[in-house]
Amino acid sequence: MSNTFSSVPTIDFSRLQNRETRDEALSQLREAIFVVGFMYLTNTGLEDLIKKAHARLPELFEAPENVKEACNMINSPAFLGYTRLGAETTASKTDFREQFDFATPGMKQWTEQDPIWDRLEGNNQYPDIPGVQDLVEEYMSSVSRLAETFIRYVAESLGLAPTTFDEFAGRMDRLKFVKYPPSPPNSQGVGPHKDSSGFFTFLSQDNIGGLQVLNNAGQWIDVPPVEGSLVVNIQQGFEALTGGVCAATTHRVIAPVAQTRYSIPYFRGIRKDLTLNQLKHSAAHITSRIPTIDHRAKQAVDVPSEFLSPLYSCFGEAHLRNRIMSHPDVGQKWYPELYARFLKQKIEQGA
Ligand SMILES: O=C(O)CCC(=O)C(=O)O
Ligand SMILES: [Fe+2]
Repeated sequence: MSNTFSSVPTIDFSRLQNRETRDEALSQLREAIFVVGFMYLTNTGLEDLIKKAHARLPELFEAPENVKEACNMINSPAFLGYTRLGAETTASKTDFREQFDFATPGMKQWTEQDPIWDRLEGNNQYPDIPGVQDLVEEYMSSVSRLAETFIRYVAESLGLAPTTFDEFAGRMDRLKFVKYPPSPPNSQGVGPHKDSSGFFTFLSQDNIGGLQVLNNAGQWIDVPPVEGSLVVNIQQGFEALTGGVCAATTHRVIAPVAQTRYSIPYFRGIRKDLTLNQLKHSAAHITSRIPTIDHRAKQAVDVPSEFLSPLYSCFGEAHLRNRIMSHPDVGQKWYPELYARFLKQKIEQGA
């Protein structure tokens, strides 16, 4: 494979912001996007916030069962809240992790007149622990500002106007607090997957390790912890928007054996009302502007992706399917008909 990789590159955010170093940093960013789809982002200015958030996680997960269960995701048609160990499925296997899902606060109340996938834009369920809501809100607004700026740099690095992707921004981003407890050797912390809900993921991991990404040659490459950094990766929404020129990279977490690992992924959301036609149209438009010197720019618009499948009327529906299949108990409770339909499709596809 000509364009494979054996490590994850580092992009220094402060160099993107500095006139003197910006051009070089933009070309490194372009390379990271085209070749790997994953990078460390350093010097973001969020280091103290990341540290503060990680310091709260052990206490949050050690809260009494009844405090965690009071905000169980099963209560939420928006798939927000607490997921206990063993209740999540990836690549048809059970994940060995426990987590809280949060989202941008202040979404409007869903009504029967709204599209069903808008129901994903619901309210947070905060555990009754002092300071958690403030922490989530502070973290989300800070990373959201970073994400907005970063995506403009991404556009520039691809030779596009900085605001090219602004119009595709969704109303809601998602944030998770995740705990991987010590597990038997080679357990699946989270199975192989591509991130689904939007543009890019901004992940802060602690110092334990276990995250791996898959290269084009089928090898799993470690993403070892780098203190204070965010691991940034392309999601399937951005892959679809760019016609596969910027591909989402498959990744997984091998569960720790002796220690507990914590991580905080933040998922930058994309508009849920984007239809397949709009996506294909924008992809064609965007790819036609990315300079063709790179072989990736020649890649077809028909990248294999569930987000470009005619089975779903828009991005929101594909996203809802993804949530239902990842959290089948929640999916079955709130969307019984869709759950049955998606399950049937899955069986028919042999997936
Ligand atoms: O915990 C991690 O390091 C990665 C988690 C992840 O890939 C996900 O939740 O999508
Ligand atoms: Fe992921």
